[in-house]
Amino acid sequence: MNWTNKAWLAITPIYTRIQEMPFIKELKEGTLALEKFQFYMDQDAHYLEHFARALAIIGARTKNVDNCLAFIRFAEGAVVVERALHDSYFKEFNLKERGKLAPTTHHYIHFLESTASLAQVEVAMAAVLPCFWIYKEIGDFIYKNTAENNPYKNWIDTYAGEEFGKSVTSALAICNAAAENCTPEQQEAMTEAFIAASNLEFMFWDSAYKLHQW
Ligand SMILES: Cc1ncc(CN)c(N)n1
Repeated sequence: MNWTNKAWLAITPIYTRIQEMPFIKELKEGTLALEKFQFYMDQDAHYLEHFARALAIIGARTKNVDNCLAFIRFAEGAVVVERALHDSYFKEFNLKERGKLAPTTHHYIHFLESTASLAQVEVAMAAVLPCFWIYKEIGDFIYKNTAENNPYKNWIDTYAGEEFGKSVTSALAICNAAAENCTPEQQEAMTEAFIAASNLEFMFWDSAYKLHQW
């Protein structure tokens, strides 16, 4: 079994909780309160900026030039494509400026940036993988189970789309190849980082649902 299959098995209980959590359930049904979606969008705009920085750091640190290019492209995608989506949502849902960083966003972005800067680069790659993979899985899950007139359809389409799917496939292949060159202990450290980021994905949606501030 390759590393990503083992890592997914390790987070299956977290992923199941994500599928069942109120934010995702109501997003899928189109009944999520606007205030909660606005909170999420605002925090996600902060998140994406720092996620892109973490990806760029990993790109700079990886020895393999193909991986360097892939991570620089992931970083560009995070800034350009996802910000464009958020710019349109900011207008559509009447959000003007970014608000303050909420605690979970603060925790998550610092976890990603410190791991990208200081951990073994393969561990850093594992830490950003849930940001790709869980979003793809949840995007597909919601897409298959939602109504045409869901007001959050654009968001859903982005993460269930083919373009995003290609980056996910590429990130998975890079992580598997990286894991093959690691010792079992190093693979374990990759899995721990993957689990931590998966828990933070859960917390990110949960904190938006609870409008959690300092
Ligand atoms: C918190 C979070 N994690 C992941 C993604 C998808 N890149 C996102 N937009 N926001």
